Amino acid sequence: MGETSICQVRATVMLYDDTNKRWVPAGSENPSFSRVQIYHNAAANTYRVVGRKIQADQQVVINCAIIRGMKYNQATPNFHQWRDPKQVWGLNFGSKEDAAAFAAAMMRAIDAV
Ligand SMILES: CC[C@@H]1C=C[C@H]2CCN(C(=O)[C@@H]3CC[C@H]4C=C[C@]5(CCCN5C(=O)[C@H](Cc5ccccc5Cl)NC(C)=O)C(=O)N43)[C@@H]2C(=O)N1CC(=O)O
Repeated sequence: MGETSICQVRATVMLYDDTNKRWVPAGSENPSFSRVQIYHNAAANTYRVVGRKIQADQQVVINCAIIRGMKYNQATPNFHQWRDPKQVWGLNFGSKEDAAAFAAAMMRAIDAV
């Protein structure tokens, strides 16, 4: 029993560059959409966010565990963000609907771990 995807959206994955106080696209210089999914491992009851570039090489640009007590901030209807131990992630969603779907799945996952 592997992992099941509980949601799939389109978003540009961003990282906050604390040194220069600016957002940078994860995985490359120019922002481009990724397919972002939340995977659930039922056996271990763990969840993670995995994002792969939509075009070309399907590069993995985020692979981030969802941890108990994590705060998910819906900064704007299209831009949500959270902190992991090392960095701050931001998702610039392709649509408000995608943003709402991801937020619902993310909050379920945070409640379940
Ligand atoms: C992709 C461009 C991007 C698009 C959208 C807007 C939305 C607001 N915004 C920001 O960066 C806001 C403005 C102030 C700045 C200051 C600090 C930041 C940066 C690092 C994290 N942060 C926190 O405020 C965190 C949030 C949090 C709270 C609770 C739980 C988790 C977290 Cl992560 N607060 C803690 C206490 O961590 C931050 O998000 N900031 C984005 C933004 O301007 N742009 C445009 C651009 O940059 O050109």
